[in-house]
Amino acid sequence: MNQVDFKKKAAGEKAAEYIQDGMVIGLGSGSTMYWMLKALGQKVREGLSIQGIPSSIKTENWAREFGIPLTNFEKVNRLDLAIDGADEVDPHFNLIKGGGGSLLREKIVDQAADHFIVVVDDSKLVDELGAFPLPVEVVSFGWQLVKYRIEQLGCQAELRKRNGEVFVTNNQNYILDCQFNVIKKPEELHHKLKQMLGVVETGLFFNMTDRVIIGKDNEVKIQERS
Ligand SMILES: O=C(CO)[C@H](O)[C@H](O)COP(=O)(O)O
Repeated sequence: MNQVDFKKKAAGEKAAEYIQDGMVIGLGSGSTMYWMLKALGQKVREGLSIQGIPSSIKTENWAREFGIPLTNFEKVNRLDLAIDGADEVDPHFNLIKGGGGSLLREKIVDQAADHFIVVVDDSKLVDELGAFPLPVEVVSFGWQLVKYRIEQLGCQAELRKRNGEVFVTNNQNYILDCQFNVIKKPEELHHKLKQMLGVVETGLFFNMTDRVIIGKDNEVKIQERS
């Protein structure tokens, strides 16, 4: 395991310690969450009784593999806690998410929770958001027009591809990765983007995070919302 994976594992495992008996948990996506899910699976085998709502098909598959009981929004309308990864975290706990393309389901799940914990390795901490290209989920019809309009806001937008094919989200939409370099006002940018017809959701998460668990070289650091 390389050093980054080691940090992700440490952060993910630490987050699992916050899960208590009887909770309904939002299960975020990404490689850091893999370790959280694995640790949670172990707790379930030891007798912990919880239910999870996955935020992506990949997470759902991992949760099933690890024996985590699942539920859905037909049965529950609030979650006790959501745990999720992030691509960037600023000092105000604003996030960029969506590197794995699951930002819409992640936001639905994370926002439904009373408490939200973010798990990252320390490379994700930034002074200002924007070096990581902001993922924006858009409907497939007319994506070129939406790309043009987003670029008028001062970024370079690129249609996400995987192995040469257009990347399609779990919701059958496309992703535009928008290179802003620096995002001075995340909330304002989010609202501008959301006003554009064709934009489904942005990867800007703000006013949501309660706690950030950071995997570092030889320790795990926990930051709480002040
Ligand atoms: O937002 C996400 C997926 O849409 C992930 O949480 C984010 O990309 C972090 O992933 P990783 O833990 O693999 O670094």
